[in-house]
Amino acid sequence: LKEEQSKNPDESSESSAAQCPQDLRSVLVTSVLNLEQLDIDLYRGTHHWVPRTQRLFGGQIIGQALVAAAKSVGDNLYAHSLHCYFVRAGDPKVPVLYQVDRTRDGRSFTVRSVKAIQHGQPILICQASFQVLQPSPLQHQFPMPVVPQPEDLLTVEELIQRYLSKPDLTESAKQGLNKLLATEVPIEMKPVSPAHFYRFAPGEPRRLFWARARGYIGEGDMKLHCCVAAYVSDFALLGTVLLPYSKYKARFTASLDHAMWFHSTFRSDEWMLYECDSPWAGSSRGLAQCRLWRRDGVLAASCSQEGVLRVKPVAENSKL
Ligand SMILES: CCC(=O)SCCNC(=O)CCNC(=O)[C@H](O)C(C)(C)COP(=O)(O)OP(=O)(O)OC[C@H]1O[C@@H](n2cnc3c(N)ncnc32)[C@H](O)[C@@H]1OP(=O)(O)O
Repeated sequence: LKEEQSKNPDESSESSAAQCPQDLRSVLVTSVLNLEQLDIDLYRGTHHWVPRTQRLFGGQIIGQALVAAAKSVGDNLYAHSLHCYFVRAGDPKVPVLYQVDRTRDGRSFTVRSVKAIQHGQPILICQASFQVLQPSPLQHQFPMPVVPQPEDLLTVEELIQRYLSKPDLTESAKQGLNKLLATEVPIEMKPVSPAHFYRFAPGEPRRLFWARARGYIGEGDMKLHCCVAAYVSDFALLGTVLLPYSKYKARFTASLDHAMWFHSTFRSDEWMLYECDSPWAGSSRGLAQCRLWRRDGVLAASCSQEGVLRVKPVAENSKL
């Protein structure tokens, strides 16, 4: 894997990305992760998609924080891990400032601390670490789960369309689903087992889905792919904790912290398998973990997240 990582960004794919028409470029690259520099180590990020909770999407804040951190390290350094706490809800009405502290530049490892700030207060604190490429004879990984290929599965949007055609759906359920369809999330997702994914029946706290950034990114910039993967990794992770509890629905959920480790090169605009599970829940909290697999079976990244989850019983006649 390390040898593979040593393939540096390929100039020709960089230039083909630059020539790609704007409407085909991923909005994650052109907008969400395209921070404005205000001063040395100070950046401003804006929002693209805001969840129904009207608090900023955690993945966006992590992705932007990693972009800010990556801007202060050399091209020979690769992101290998990040550790974040979400300390306040993000306000979708104002931009987020990212202040980078150059904590240490070592010979092999370089650490950055990033504070995401709104209204003068931190909403996220993040440490990110980068490493120069160092080949090693120690190499192992778990095998990738065997699942259907993305071409054989339906997208979330196609599944919602199917569900909308069910005759016994309540008007409010229809409205909710149509709202979901109208939301422009910059990620494409294909659940491996849709019934499980949507909690139609209680099941083990484990779910798998294929995901990729919408639009073209290109293979050039590995740091950018890590930032996109950080964005995507927060999208369906915490919901895994709720899978065994179909009699309850979420009243308040929010991620508390998020840690991520990058193992290999990958393209976040190509299908990756997200394998999420939750080993524990208790005390109004739940732990969720996920592994991101490249299609060819290489383990690309792992992440862990703890969240607060407060639930209420589902109404007897609910169709969702
Ligand atoms: C996809 C997942 C995501 O992206 S989530 C987005 C990223 N994460 C975040 O935005 C989290 C940011 N952090 C925070 O908002 C805060 O640090 C949190 C986690 C809320 C902790 O702050 P803290 O002041 O301790 O809040 P809190 O837990 O006391 O209250 C939160 C809401 O829950 C309620 N609550 C509280 N205790 C109880 C209880 N025993 N039973 C029932 N409800 C309870 C509080 O009233 C509060 O609700 P509300 O916000 O007032 O509606």
